[in-house]
Amino acid sequence: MTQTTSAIRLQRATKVFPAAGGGTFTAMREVTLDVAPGEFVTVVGPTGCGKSTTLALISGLEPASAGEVAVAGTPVTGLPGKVGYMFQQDATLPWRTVVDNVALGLRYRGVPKAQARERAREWIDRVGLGGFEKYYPHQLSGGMRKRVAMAQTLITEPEILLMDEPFGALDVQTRELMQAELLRLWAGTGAAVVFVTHDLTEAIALADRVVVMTAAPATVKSIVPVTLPRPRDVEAIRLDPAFLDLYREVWNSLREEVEIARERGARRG
Ligand SMILES: Nc1ncnc2c1ncn2[C@@H]1O[C@H](COP(=O)(O)OP(=O)(O)OP(=O)(O)O)[C@@H](O)[C@H]1O
Repeated sequence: MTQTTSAIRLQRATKVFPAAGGGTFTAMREVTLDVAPGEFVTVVGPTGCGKSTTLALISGLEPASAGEVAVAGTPVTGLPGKVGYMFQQDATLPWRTVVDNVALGLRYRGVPKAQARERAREWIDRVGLGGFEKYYPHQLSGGMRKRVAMAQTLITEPEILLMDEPFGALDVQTRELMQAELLRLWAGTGAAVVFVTHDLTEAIALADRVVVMTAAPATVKSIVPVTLPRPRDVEAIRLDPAFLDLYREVWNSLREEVEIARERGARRG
């Protein structure tokens, strides 16, 4: 039987950090997860459980202490070239215009300036920022800066997108708008996405599967498939009874872990 190669494969991946007061701290324990090419996976879990660490292992920013991590069938040993990132904080350079910020990823890959700018202009149009090419990041709203960040990330045509609460700092309306924009832009790319969020509504609205992590050390507690049809209207979908059932299912799985994490916090605090 032939098997399609996973875009991302974690096999019993474990991460142990040196602890601040001496000894060690296990942030991830035997996490096993396969993400198919073109699949959108969201990850939820209690605060501090190891979600960002999972992304750090996939991106090659941190090596696994045990287990295996592979991207497109190749073990991750450093920063793989096929990966795009988006974080809560923008990666825009304040002294560069929108067009030059969007062109950055291509420039880093050696694309000549004129060509990189031309492609950047196309992406600026695609994310709805046509006319703002010469603006600087501080002249834009938070939502517009997110559009710049999306163009900046997608222009390199990553096969894998790692997103760590990218819309976490936005107000609710802008966040919903950006979710819709992300789905629209991603739909044409075939990229596999791992998207970390604390917002269960966001997790379900975006995903093909929601991965629920345990309280630290992170391990996969449950995986909830989201069979809602695409394309999705992220605003309307949350009123769908099937959405509410999924919300209940994810929350029932997560609740126990949140309580464990809260109790630990209270004991420390
Ligand atoms: N470089 C590091 N050295 C030591 N400990 C670390 C390091 N990076 C992360 N940790 C620890 O690993 C644990 C998991 O951190 P991580 O950032 O992955 O959690 P998270 O689930 O993404 O948190 P949040 O939901 O709050 O964003 C934390 O207790 C953190 O202190």
